[in-house]
Amino acid sequence: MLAKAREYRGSLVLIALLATGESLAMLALPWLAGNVLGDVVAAQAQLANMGVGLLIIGLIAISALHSAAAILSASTSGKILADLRNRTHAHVQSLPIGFHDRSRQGDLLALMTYEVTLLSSFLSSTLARAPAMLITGAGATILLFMIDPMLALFIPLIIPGFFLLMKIGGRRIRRLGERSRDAEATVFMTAERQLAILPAIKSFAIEERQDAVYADHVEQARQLQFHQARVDSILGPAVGLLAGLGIIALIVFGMSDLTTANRTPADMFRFLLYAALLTRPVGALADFYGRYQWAAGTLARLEALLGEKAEPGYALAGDPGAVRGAIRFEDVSFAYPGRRATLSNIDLDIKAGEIVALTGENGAGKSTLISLLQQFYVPDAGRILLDGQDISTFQVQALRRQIALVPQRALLFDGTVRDNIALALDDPHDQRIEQAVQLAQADEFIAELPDGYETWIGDNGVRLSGGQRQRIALARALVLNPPILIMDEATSMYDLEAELALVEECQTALAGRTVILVTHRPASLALANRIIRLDHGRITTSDPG
Ligand SMILES: Nc1ncnc2c1ncn2[C@@H]1O[C@H](COP(=O)(O)OP(=O)(O)OP(=O)(O)O)[C@@H](O)[C@H]1O
Repeated sequence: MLAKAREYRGSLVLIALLATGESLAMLALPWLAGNVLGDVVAAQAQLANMGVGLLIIGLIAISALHSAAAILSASTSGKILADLRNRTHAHVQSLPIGFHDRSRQGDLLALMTYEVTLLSSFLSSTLARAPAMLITGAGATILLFMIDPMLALFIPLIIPGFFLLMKIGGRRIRRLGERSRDAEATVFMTAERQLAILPAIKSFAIEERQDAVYADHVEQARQLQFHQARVDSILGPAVGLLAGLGIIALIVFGMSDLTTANRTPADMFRFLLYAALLTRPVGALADFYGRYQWAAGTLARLEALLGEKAEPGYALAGDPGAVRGAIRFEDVSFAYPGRRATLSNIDLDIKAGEIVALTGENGAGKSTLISLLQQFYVPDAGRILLDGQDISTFQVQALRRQIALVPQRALLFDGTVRDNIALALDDPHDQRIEQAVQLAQADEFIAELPDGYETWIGDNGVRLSGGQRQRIALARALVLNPPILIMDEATSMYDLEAELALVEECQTALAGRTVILVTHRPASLALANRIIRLDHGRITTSDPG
């Protein structure tokens, strides 16, 4: 954990120093108070006044150091949080699609947002203040010894009791914490999933059943949280009780010893104050242990996530440069993990500037073939070449920038029409947007929207029709004018006339570009120079169009 915090060690050390200063000032107070009492008893008014002055200075120092440490720890925890959020976000984006296929979105979101918040506050406040607590505890113990050395016999008797309690309680807290966190992630995910398919839930009139499913998860989370709170509520006070009993025993034992040893009232007073001061670190220990268990769990999950390998292609230097767009699959086979082969021994040659239609039954492997070309997945055997060069040697983003994909499901977000189309552009007012919109035949409907290009389209573009969504996705892909254009059933919602018009316009606009149309539509098939048919992951025919 300390290794993770290394970048912030300057601030963390400063927090620890400020807190240590506060602890030292706190340790000085009982001693000073004892002096004042001794002076008062001895009727030394002048010395007593000086002692009171020192006490006031001590109190002011404690407040000032405490405020400084608190401000610095808030600012450090903010920085650690921002850093952890950015780092996990960037890493999650760099992980292969295969990782996202198998992970739970709710878990990732909980880790990236809520859990890192608790972790950063643990590092900057709890962990950074731990040395000060240790100093308070050790200092108070040493000073108690100095007042009465006989106590050396007493203290070792109570410490093992604490550790036993911590060990038993801590393990339970950690296990419960993990289960409770999982349950929270499930509640979050269920709500998200149900909202995403709400129209389906309503149309099948199954709201009650969905409510029951949600309520089940909520109940599980509630029970676990209560369980956790119960353990916390018992463990904290139990430690406090043990500490209190120990200190009462200490006082009884110590006082009788002090009386027999005939110590001064000032010593007795100091003794009481140090015994009281000792409760602080002991109480903090229980809190620290619980938080530590929790933070260690989060850190393990964070470590596992950051340990996932980013796509290897990010680290490569190969740049395809100005691509002509010749694509070649050489004996390519691929299976998704735990599935039978999706593509087997694919040999395919697409010339630069050629328009090919890829067709075949549902599940034949068409989208998978496209995903391999984009390096979303890596073939199990064989290789894929772009202009004669193996694509696995290219920097993966440089490769993907050569290919514009209009996916089967338009991935739109809640923003304006313009922002959605300009996804790949730096400037949302780029002139290329209008050209692409015309080509995708989206200009007419955009003009009719209440705010034209500035109309908000809702999550996934819910405020648009299916065909309108496809047109926006197509415009988004055409904006960059890439050498390779892939349309995966991208015109399935166009009416026949619109598709014919698109095809005609595209023939002019797409001239010189390699185009792969994944389609069943006759009009699109007619557009192609060649039709490639996939059947159960194998190419069966490759006919001229
Ligand atoms: N991420 C994935 N993980 C596991 N299996 C997958 C995944 N994506 C697709 N498949 C499986 O791979 C096979 C091919 O799917 P693919 O999407 O390539 O078919 P397709 O030809 O594009 O079908 P459609 O015409 O229905 O779009 C299917 O059997 C599918 O169940």
